[in-house]
Amino acid sequence: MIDQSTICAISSSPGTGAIAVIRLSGSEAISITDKVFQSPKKGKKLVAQKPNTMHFGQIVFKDEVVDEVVVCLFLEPHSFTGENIVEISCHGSTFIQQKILEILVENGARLALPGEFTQRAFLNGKMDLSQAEAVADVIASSNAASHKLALNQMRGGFSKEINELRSQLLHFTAMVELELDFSEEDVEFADRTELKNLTERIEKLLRKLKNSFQLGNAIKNGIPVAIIGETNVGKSTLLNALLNEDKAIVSDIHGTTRDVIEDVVNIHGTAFRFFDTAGIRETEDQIENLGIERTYSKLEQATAVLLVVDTNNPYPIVFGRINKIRERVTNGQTLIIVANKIDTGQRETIQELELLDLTDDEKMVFIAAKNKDNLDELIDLMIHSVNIEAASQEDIIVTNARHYEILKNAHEAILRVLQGLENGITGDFLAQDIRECLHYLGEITGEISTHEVLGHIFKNFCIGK
Ligand SMILES: Nc1nc2c(c(=O)[nH]1)N(C=O)[C@@H](CNc1ccc(C(=O)N[C@@H](CCC(=O)O)C(=O)O)cc1)CN2
Ligand SMILES: Nc1nc2c(ncn2[C@@H]2O[C@H](COP(=O)(O)OP(=O)(O)OP(=O)(O)O)[C@@H](O)[C@H]2O)c(=O)[nH]1
Ligand SMILES: [K+]
Ligand SMILES: [Mg+2]
Repeated sequence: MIDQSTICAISSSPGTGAIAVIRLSGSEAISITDKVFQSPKKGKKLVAQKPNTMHFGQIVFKDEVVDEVVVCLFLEPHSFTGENIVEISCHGSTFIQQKILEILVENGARLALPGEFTQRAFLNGKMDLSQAEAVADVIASSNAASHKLALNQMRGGFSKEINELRSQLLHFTAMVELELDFSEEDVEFADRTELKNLTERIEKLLRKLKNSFQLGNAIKNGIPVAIIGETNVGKSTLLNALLNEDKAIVSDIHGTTRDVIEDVVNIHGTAFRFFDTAGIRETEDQIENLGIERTYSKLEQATAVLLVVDTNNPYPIVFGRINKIRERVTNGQTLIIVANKIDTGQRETIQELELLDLTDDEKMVFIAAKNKDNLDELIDLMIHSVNIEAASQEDIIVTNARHYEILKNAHEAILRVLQGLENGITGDFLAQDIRECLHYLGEITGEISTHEVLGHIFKNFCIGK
């Protein structure tokens, strides 16, 4: 149920500019504005004006002129929210803006919650949930790639894909359910080969969407790079060198870094999000152990893993560490072995490392983080191992973590359908898994949504949007 009140907020950016825009939305938007607006044309009323027109006049309160303004009228359902909208363009003084808001509230409007205009646009069917979410991404977009993705999604690119999937699944259910109606007679309307082909197509598409998140997240938030290794190998020194800033504490004390430290830096046009982590070692310290757990979870989430090793250590020890981490690095992740401290390192360790066999997903670089020696080589490796340019040519790329979580569930459900078909399970079980998959897709577009989910999504918007 949509709350019927008329809401108002400052929609231009906070602070002072030449002109500010105050927006009202709701059935009383125009009549409330009429109470405080005076046209130089005597007796002119806004409620009597045509939609999509602009009018010059004054905001007057208790016989005092607050400002000269221009108002713009939209009539429901032809507006951003689908409701009556008035936009008041006033002078940019924060005093004037606040004063006009106050006057509007005094005349029956209420202050809008963050994202409430966009939420109403969604509730009134002007856009689906994934489009509404993209509005925030458009506002936040800070580079060409993230802007392109967000705009594409706001305009419904992603929704189209999801709706196609839904209609394929509905076709599928229809075939299976027809069969259920005739279950006594033991007939098979739904040709199993056809069903299997359809399921495979859907599975492939869901998998593609799901997997695109790695790239989408990298574009939106920076490529996640985890810096890991034993204590004192120079991880924090490396982070500081990459950021060109003394962000993390460096010391010769083992276990200096206890928690994950992250920051984004733009290197040659590509945003990297670095995570410096707690050094891995055996310890009785509970806090440090919690930190080490976080190290492993960052390792899992990273696109590239910088495994820092100290070349001052004997080779067998270094080799042992490398193999321990290799076990944890999965398909699609790049492992960059960063052999650090070559300024003081053991010659033999360095020579043995140079002979180490590497797979296609593994790279190695020799540096001295403290002196920033060979940092450029490391940067080159990172840029080449995660080639965003090529991948971002893809049409639909998932950038939203909520969508990603749902797509994972939907994909699991469709895998169960596929497995069911292979094992010849009955139609009613098939139908159940398909319906589950449909349910998940509905969560993305907002056909299925709860108060809680909506509240969570829109509370992160700015006020006035
Ligand atoms: N002044 C102003 N600028 C703005 C917005 C706004 O609300 N006000 N926007 C807010 O986000 C964005 C533009 N988005 C908008 C989306 C729909 C409609 C609108 O009036 N839609 C009607 C009419 C469509 C038509 O004429 O064909 C509709 O959908 O029925 C307006 C702005 C960015 N710039
Ligand atoms: N000689 C030399 N020393 C270095 C180099 N890089 C780091 N160090 C030193 O190694 C010590 C540990 O550095 P940190 O950056 O704190 O090491 P860390 O891996 O973050 O350690 P934890 O946070 O305790 O896990 C410090 O004394 C650094 O100055 C290097 O390239 N050469
Ligand atoms: K340290
Ligand atoms: Mg550290």
